[in-house]
Amino acid sequence: MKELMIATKNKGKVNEFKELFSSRGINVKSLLDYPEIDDIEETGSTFAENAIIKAEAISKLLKLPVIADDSGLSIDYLDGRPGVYSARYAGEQKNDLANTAMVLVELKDVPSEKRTARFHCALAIAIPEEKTYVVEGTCEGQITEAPRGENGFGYDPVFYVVEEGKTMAELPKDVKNKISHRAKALVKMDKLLNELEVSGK
Ligand SMILES: O=c1nc[nH]c2c1ncn2[C@H]1C[C@H](O)[C@@H](COP(=O)(O)OP(=O)(O)OP(=O)(O)O)O1
Ligand SMILES: [Mg+2]
Repeated sequence: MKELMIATKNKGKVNEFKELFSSRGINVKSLLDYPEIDDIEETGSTFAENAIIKAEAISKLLKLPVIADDSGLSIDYLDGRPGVYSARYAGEQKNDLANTAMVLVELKDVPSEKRTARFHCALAIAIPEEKTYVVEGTCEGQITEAPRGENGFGYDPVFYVVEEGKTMAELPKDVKNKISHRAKALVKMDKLLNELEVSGK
């Protein structure tokens, strides 16, 4: 079986990538398999910049082609926040519950038509001795007034997908994996991997 390294320690992302890549016959490794590697500092101002920083740092370290995911939630009423700070919104300890609670407080009493938001995902692939490529996907939704659902991770319980009539956390994982920002970016990455033929290395 082919194998791909994803430079992330986020269990929610790792689960989704395992699922998304298994249908493509690719086994996913992540930084959960390398506990000795420290978090790479996300110093970029865009999702794409941060994905490139993470992919290149880990690719250089492991001397392998590496994919990194930088993603987050952009809320129109908050001028795009939490954006690239999504993981650290309520503090450096990266607490999903605290982050979602903070967003709900900031949107308190804001009417539903002003609660529009989107998830972003930038996927970068760094290939040793070659250039780095980046693709992006988004998913539109609205912020709910309270969390609902147990699936997924991060901001999924407060992200309402209008077409599905459910929050992302109420959707079965196979549905999320068809419509999500990550799934959309991966379709583009897939095309790129086929063109580059790096997935078998
Ligand atoms: O599908 C998603 N459903 C809900 N929330 C999501 C999703 N995708 C990203 N998110 C949120 C989680 C975290 O608050 C931030 C990602 O931050 P981000 O820096 O990319 O990831 P991270 O620090 O958790 O792991 P790592 O950098 O090791 O990949 O956006
Ligand atoms: Mg991060």
